[in-house]
Amino acid sequence: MPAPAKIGRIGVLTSGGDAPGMNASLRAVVLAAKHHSIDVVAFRHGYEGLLNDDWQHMNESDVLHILQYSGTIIKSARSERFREADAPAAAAQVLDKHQIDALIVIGGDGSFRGAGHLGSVWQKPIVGIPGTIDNDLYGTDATIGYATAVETAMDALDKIRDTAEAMDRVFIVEVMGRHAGFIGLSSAMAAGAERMILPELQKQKPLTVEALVKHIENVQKVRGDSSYVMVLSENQWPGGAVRLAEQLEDRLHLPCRPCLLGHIQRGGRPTASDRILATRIGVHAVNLVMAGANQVMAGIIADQPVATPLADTWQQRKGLSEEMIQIQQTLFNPVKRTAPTSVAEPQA
Ligand SMILES: Nc1ncnc2c1ncn2[C@@H]1O[C@H](COP(=O)(O)OP(=O)(O)O)[C@@H](O)[C@H]1O
Ligand SMILES: O=P(O)(O)OC[C@H]1O[C@](O)(COP(=O)(O)O)[C@@H](O)[C@@H]1O
Repeated sequence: MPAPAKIGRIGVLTSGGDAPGMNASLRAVVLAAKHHSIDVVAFRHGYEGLLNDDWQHMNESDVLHILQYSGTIIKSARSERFREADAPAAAAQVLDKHQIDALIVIGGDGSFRGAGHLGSVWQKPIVGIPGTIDNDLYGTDATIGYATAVETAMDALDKIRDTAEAMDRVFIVEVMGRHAGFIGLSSAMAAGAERMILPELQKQKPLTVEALVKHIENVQKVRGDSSYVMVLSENQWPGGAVRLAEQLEDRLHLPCRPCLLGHIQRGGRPTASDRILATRIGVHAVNLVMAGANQVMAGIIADQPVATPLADTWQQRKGLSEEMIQIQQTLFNPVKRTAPTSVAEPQA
């Protein structure tokens, strides 16, 4: 690592889909920077703000009492313009105009690719903070926002279960995570769902309507009158949960209802674990900047702050827990449960 240059002013932005805890990480960045007498300038609406020179100074008073709110007070955006070849030079001009010595990017893998794009022209330190509900970033055990999204999905699944159980219905609950099944797997386990359709599993062995019908019928045989709740990750079924519910209802001749959780998973009060994670990673990011780190993401692995090259965060793959999949698919699958082994009577 090169000798750290003196950091007088840090730029910060939130980019891509907002995630619960982004405000908490922004607060941590501002408070940690101020602790070291570093100025902070925020660019609003992610990379769009860099291109539009849309900025604001950040003081302690701006981040007081924001950690309990989701969204992001400095706004986020997806910026198509920033992907263009001339965008980094335009952004670098704005950064230099504001005498920014280092940039902290709070976002997901796309935002980190954007940081690489910017780094081709602007060579000062850029440090990433993993903010996405999808948890699909290598280099941190959990991303900021993931725990809250799982909590929200679990809460919804519990509520759905009440009606499903009262009326012996089948429900298909669609959760977020376009390319990664972390939210699907965790919420399915937390809520005891009978089935889950996740991107990683669909790639291995895609489920068919026939297989699903058979499973539902078998579960009903084993359990008698009962509910059946399925967690479906978005983009994993043509026509989504609505179409799948129609297909199942046609075959089963019993009420099958879809429920799309959508963006409610990105809002609400961040859980304590997300607020703490965001706070620790925010402080760690400022420390990394001060140490001269460049093109790395601040993360936490096994409770220790770590730094991972930004390119690794999307090029390397963080897999789903095989142990959790096994538990869900075998032990807790109502029709695959092995008969209980008889326990020998204790000798008198
Ligand atoms: N390959 C890329 N090159 C340049 N900029 C990119 C690239 N991929 C993403 N970005 C920028 O990062 C923004 C956020 O990425 P996106 O994938 O939408 O969200 P996330 O960061 O949450 O994954 C994009 O809107 C775009 O401005
Ligand atoms: O809010 P949008 O733009 O419709 O995007 C929805 C997507 O954003 C997410 O909530 C978060 O994804 P990113 O972190 O990549 O932005 C995905 O789970 C979902 O597929």
